[in-house]
Amino acid sequence: MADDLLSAADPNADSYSAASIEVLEGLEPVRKRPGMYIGGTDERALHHLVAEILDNSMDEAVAGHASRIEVELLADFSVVIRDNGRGIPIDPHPKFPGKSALEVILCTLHAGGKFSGDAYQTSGGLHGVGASVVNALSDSMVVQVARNKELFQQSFSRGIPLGPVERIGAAPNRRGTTVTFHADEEIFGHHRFKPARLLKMVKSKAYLFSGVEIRWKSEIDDGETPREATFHFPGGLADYLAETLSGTTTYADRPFAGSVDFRRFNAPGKVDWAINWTPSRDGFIQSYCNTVPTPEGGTHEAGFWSAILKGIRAYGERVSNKKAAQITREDLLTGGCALVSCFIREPEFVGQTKDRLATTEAARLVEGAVRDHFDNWLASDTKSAGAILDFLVLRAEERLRRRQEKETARKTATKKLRLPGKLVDCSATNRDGTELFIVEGDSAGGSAKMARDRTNQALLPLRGKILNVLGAASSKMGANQEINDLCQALGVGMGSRFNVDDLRYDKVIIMTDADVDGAHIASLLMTFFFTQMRPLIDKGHLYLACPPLYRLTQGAHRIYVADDAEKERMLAKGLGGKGKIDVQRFKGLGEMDAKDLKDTTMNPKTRKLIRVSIDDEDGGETGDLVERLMGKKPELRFEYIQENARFVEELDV
Ligand SMILES: Nc1ncnc2c1ncn2[C@@H]1O[C@H](COP(=O)(O)OP(=O)(O)OP(=O)(O)O)[C@@H](O)[C@H]1O
Ligand SMILES: [Mg+2]
Ligand SMILES: [Mg+2]
Repeated sequence: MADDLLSAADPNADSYSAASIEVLEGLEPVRKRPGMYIGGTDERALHHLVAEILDNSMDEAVAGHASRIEVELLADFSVVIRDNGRGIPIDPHPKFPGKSALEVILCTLHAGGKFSGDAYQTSGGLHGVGASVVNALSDSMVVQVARNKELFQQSFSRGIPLGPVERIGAAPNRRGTTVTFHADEEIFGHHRFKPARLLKMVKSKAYLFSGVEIRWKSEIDDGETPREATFHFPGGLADYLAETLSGTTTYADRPFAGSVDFRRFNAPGKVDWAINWTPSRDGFIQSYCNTVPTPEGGTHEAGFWSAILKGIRAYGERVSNKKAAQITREDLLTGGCALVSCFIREPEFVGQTKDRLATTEAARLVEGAVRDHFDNWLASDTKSAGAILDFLVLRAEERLRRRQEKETARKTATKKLRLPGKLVDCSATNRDGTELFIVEGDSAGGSAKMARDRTNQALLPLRGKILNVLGAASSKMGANQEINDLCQALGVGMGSRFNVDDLRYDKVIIMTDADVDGAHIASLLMTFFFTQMRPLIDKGHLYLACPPLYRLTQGAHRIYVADDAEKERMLAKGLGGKGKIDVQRFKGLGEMDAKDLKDTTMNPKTRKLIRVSIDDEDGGETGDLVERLMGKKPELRFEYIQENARFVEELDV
């Protein structure tokens, strides 16, 4: 039996012995598995190198030892980070004879001064890994330390010292640490530091700790990022939020913002926060712990939302708004824009890139600190409080209604959706190849109904009433019949509840008259889709139909033209027939007979369609764009859309 087992075993088993078990020494593991330490080798990971070194300087500043940090991007993509803190210790390390503390810190994993909380109270650093990891992944790293009026330096390559730490001169007026490193291309390949991304990081650090001034310099010019800037924000997170939301309508004039020391809970640290609500975009929360961004949230976020939720419900009760009890955390996030930054002792993060805070204590501390202040704020600014409460109640009702609709839909045995009465649906059961034409007015719907291909083309006539609504806040939209019809016909929800997979049609085609009013309605609809159903545009489902403005007839010859210029050209050139050219201007789609409409605008073989797309080069700027599109003057909107040829891309389909 045992023999069988042995003979069945892999003949190569012998070579898998103790000799195959490697122990990676020093910083080798970092170079072998960078992902474990910095989350990968892509652009994000590359930029994380700067975060590690900058965090060390920030820790020094938050501990009260440094007031200024300089970050410089050099022409060869080296990064220099300098602070005026205490300077990394350079004296011989008691446990490693012959090595300075500096060398131990930079060449050993888990060497650091932040384990005990003696040298730092609330630091972002805690693993003793950051600086050594950056060193391991840099083909060149030079660290200068100014301490006791002397300047010291040590150089490294790929984590290996090129010599001992040396005194290189006097530094009578200086103190602090300067780290210059160049990321190793063997690890990061073609990825390069992006000035804009670094600037954003640097700036957010200055907002997070108002006790520091950060100077930025870049020898790389990307055409948009300033080459030099100095950041110091005494207003902290309130200013940060105001900048993020600049130009956006908000429910409170001043955000609910504050800063509370945890001393009153007998704990070290504090929390800073700022929050406001807006009808014009989806909400977000950016959280930080000890100035380290925590994009996946964690206990501090949970504590924060808990305080806000309990506060708003209690306020609702006080003003006898019974519906306030229905508000949930999910509702808070719709339109709620929040920044939360806590400083705590010995934080526990998930992973070395510290994406999520796990310290249980943080939830209790943050909730306790924010709650009282929120109650006071709501009581003192009743105008903002009322507006926010009304908004949140609407969101809660909307959510409940949707859930109920889903449940009733599930209950009906025939899985048929509730569709608006005026929808002229197509017969195809599969979404592929189907089209929904949104047409202006009922009369246009008449010819379109005859012109369509009933197997795959559906129609939804919308009345002019929609105009008034599209300028309104999204909370009002939910209550509007036309918008509800549109959502039901498409089979989707608005805003954060939009799911592109639910879409009932492949193409959504806006078909309005070829005049100014038509263009106006089209631009309003585009704005609506942009703000409420953005993925519908991103995934290429939204189109504009291009109905003609004129029909020219000369005997048996007949053509359609889109605009005046083309009409003049054709009149001069002639149609090839005899006699007078008859010109008919279509005042509206409703005037076209079904055949004309079919040939020019609806038949996939002969029509022209424009696909609506958004040029998202400037990612973060979309907020501005929404404001511009949502602004009060419709002419501006249409001009904007027309001028930005990039916004609509022509396509014959
Ligand atoms: N700019 C600096 N000024 C003073 N001391 C520093 C500076 N940078 C690093 N140090 C010292 O070096 C130690 C190691 O830094 P390193 O970034 O490797 O780990 P850490 O910050 O302790 O933890 P983490 O791995 O979470 O970043 C720090 O704990 C600190 O004592
Ligand atoms: Mg660190
Ligand atoms: Mg280290």
